[in-house]
Amino acid sequence: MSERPTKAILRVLDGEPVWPLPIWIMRQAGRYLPEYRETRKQAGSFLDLCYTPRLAEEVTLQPIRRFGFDAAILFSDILVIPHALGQEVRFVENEGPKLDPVTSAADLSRLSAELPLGRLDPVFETLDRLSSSLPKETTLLGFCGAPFTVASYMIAGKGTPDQAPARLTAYRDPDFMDRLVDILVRASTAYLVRQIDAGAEAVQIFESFGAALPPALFDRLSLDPIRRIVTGLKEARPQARTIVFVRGGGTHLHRFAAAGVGDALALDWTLDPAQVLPQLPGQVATQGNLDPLALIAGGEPLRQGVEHILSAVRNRPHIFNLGHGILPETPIEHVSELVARVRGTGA
Ligand SMILES: Cc1c2[nH]c(c1CCC(=O)O)Cc1[nH]c(c(CCC(=O)O)c1C)Cc1[nH]c(c(CCC(=O)O)c1C)Cc1[nH]c(c(C)c1CCC(=O)O)C2
Repeated sequence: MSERPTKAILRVLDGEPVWPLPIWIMRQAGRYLPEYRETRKQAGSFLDLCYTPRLAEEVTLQPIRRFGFDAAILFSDILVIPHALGQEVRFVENEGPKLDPVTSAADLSRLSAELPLGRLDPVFETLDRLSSSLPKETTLLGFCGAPFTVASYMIAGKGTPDQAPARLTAYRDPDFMDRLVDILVRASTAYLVRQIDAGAEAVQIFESFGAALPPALFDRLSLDPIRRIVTGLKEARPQARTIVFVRGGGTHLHRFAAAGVGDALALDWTLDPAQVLPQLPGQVATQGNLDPLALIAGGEPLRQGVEHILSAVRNRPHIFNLGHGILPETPIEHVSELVARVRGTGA
């Protein structure tokens, strides 16, 4: 029968306030760490790094060794899903991801209708290895991108300001858009189920770009697809916990909470937790939301930013994190200081 979890992050996801707050950082494995840059050189391409379990395990563990974060997040990328579906995906140094755009029904028919899970075996092996190599108090997180975020890369073939190509496609060819989102809902659900089976204890869904959608499209292309993934995952694996991050999605947060989509909702740095939290319905947990630039700046902005969050979330189930991913130029000493401040252990 289900017992109360002992890991701090899982307790928060079950709705329990935990103090000091547990902490992890989005994109915590990455280029701000010299040891990451070193391992990255051994791997060839970025996707090779994602698909080499020994190296992906190593870079996942690096920030845990250095900072003792309460969660480790699988090292991979949201774009392994289009890659596994058969789309060409490359990561170009300093330019970000490049994909062969999928814009027509004919392009779509060349992709697998179902996710060939076997192509992602290296990812599941990484999780399996991490389940035994992580410290016993560390929660193992899996993740995927939300359908609209992933679709915006699949359609444009790259990152785009305000996701204009995907939004235009949603107006001009709603059937195509619905089909693509549907493929991604089913693929993401199967992928997350398999991540849980391989050892992930909770998963985060990254909706980095859904907030670019106008209100008339948001429910159909962001809220509803994410709801379908969360529901499908919970049906298949009731023990799975979910964190939903909608960057820029402040105006939609209360609807995610009211619909029970996500055990925790992650706030970006533009939201004031002192205002937002008391208005959220239900006992949804929250996560966030220090400005990644305050972490780069350090000093007073870092101190004040942390203090404000700590005072706003007292007695609430909250996981400390940034309001978006950590940036490569972040000084490592600032990350150590952040952890010490959140844990109340000096600095
Ligand atoms: C939009 C998005 C992507 N990937 C991801 C998102 C959603 C989160 C967000 O909004 O930031 C998610 C992601 N990407 C990566 C992780 C690994 C786990 C972790 O958080 O540490 C996670 C969770 C590794 C990565 N994914 C990428 C890197 C850098 C690649 C390198 O080492 O050269 C890492 C560590 C590459 C990537 N991958 C992506 C972009 C735009 C880029 C290039 C930009 C950049 O270089 O930061 C797509």
